[in-house]
Amino acid sequence: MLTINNLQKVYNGTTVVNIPELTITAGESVGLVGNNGAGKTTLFRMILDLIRPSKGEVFSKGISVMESGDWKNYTGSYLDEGFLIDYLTTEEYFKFIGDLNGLSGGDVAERLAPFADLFNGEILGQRKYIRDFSKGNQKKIGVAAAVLSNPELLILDEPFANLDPSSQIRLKNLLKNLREEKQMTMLISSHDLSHVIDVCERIVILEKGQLVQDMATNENTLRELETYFTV
Ligand SMILES: Nc1ncnc2c1ncn2[C@@H]1O[C@H](COP(=O)(O)OP(=O)(O)OP(=O)(O)O)[C@@H](O)[C@H]1O
Repeated sequence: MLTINNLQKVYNGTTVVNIPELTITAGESVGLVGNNGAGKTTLFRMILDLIRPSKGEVFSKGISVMESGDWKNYTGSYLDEGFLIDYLTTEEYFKFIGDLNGLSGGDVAERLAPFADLFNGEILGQRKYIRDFSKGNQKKIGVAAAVLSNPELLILDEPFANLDPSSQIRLKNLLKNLREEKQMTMLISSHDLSHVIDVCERIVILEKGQLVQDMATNENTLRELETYFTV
């Protein structure tokens, strides 16, 4: 699904991402972990062609993301509030995304139904602009919008951040269901080791832009990661 080849990003003479090779196969769920400044968001931005690499390329289904926009038809993503449209209400925003994907109002409602618990009665029917929602609720709106098109590939940057504990658990279950029922390929960064291990079958550690570990999750992974991050 995704292949990264000799990917580098340099800012002001400092290499912030340097990944010789990374392959994510269809249906795989990959958690990206790493301390602040490790390069996670920069990597996501290059995968989504929001910034250009200093060197190397990202291929989605074998096609360079810089050279063709085909990947946009099957990729859902939410990195930050910049993905939202501030001056729309939630309903207007979901309708906008639905229209882009040829979905009827009924389709949109159906696809949002699994989000009811996560939304907790605070997202829909609020007669409020997206800009006026809390950070956590904005995140819920962004993640739901990313999933709305039923993408083959879902990319989320720190989806658990800013969410209360109940919402984190609900989101975790929702992502697990998407993985299991739709075999959605996922690339999720998180500082929450336990949640990301629960959702993802593979964990990649990024440190100072370098991919330092790549492991399949098992019952020992949380302990191994905690040991790794204990300095
Ligand atoms: N536009 C930019 N100009 C200069 N340096 C940048 C720019 N964007 C990112 N960086 C630097 O690149 C490095 C990686 O940042 P990035 O945001 O990708 O890390 P991250 O792993 O997502 O961190 P966090 O966990 O804190 O969100 C950091 O040192 C950051 O300061």
